[in-house]
Amino acid sequence: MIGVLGAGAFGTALAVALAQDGRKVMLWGRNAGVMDEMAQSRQTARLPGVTLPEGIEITADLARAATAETLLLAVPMQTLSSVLGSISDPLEGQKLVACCKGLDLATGEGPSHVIAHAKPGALPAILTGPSFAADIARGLPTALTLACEDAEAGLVLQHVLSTKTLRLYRSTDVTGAEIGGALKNVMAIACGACIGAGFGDSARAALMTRGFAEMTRLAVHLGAKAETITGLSGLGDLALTCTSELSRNYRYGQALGRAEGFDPSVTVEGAATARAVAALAARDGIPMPVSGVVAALTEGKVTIAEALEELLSRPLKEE
Ligand SMILES: NC(=O)C1=CN([C@@H]2O[C@H](COP(=O)(O)OP(=O)(O)OC[C@H]3O[C@@H](n4cnc5c(N)ncnc54)[C@H](OP(=O)(O)O)[C@@H]3O)[C@@H](O)[C@H]2O)C=CC1
Ligand SMILES: O=C(CO)COP(=O)(O)O
Repeated sequence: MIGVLGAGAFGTALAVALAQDGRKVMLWGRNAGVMDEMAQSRQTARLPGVTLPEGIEITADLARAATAETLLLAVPMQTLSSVLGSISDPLEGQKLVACCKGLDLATGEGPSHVIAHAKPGALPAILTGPSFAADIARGLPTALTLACEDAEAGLVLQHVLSTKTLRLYRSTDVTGAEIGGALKNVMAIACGACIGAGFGDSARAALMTRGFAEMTRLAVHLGAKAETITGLSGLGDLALTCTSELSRNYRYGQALGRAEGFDPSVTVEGAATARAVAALAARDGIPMPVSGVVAALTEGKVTIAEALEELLSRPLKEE
């Protein structure tokens, strides 16, 4: 049995893909009424047109869902710590696969460290890479990174979670995979803002490239391998999210660039993560100019014109 905690777009899409491939899945969401309705209708507004296979058991009972040997954690990053805290079981020896992208604003840590603090006896892993929930749920071909420091457990998870259309590559560089997935959302906000403000495709390409340099710099500083950032979890997801209006982070950036409002109920991981990255960068003295500008922009501290001026007026340097 695979437990999926978080019945939003991504958790539900993963549950659908796994159930369609014959796995038994238990999908947990926090709202009992919504989960009852989902169980009855086998539909969710977050994935229009997708029917939930019978192989998915839908529940609002967290303690029950948390008994699964493998647990996919598909709640927003800033809620991961509290969701894990509300499970009284220590989850000893269970595989906890974070499917969220970002850094915890309170601690600056990625999901694997949040898991390690909350459930020290569990085995943390991360599933990340270029994949819109709607694509996964529709069975379109998708490739992701499954990163786990324990190589043997990573191999098991790779097989448990791969399906005919969801192809997982494995890695032991958890930090690299986490930083790629977290920062690509920050860069997607920057790129959306750039296009929304009318700065053009050339400027977007520059932001993606310099953003990639920032992702690599921070990852290496935190002990990750630079090559990991060139993989699916880094470059792959950066390419997807910085160029597609299906991305919420990109659309949020577009709204900032156009000085328009944005629905606050939409999950936009890059905003809090930009602030966490800016704090980390200041603490450790790492130059992260694009992330810094995104943090300031999302907090309303600078206008889009000031953000551009800040990036363009930096001293000229070697690439
Ligand atoms: N959507 C996508 O294409 C992809 C998303 N991801 C990642 O997956 C993670 C989840 O995103 P996604 O599913 O898209 O987001 P959604 O906004 O679709 O869903 C978020 C889910 O989390 C639940 N939730 C929110 N706060 C809490 C809380 N405090 N405790 C328990 N549950 C909570 C929501 O419940 P409720 O409905 O009751 O508010 C909802 O079910 C993010 O980190 C995202 O980056 C990764 C790859 C692709
Ligand atoms: O992570 C994603 C695709 O890989 C989804 O991106 P958004 O959260 O910006 O929609």
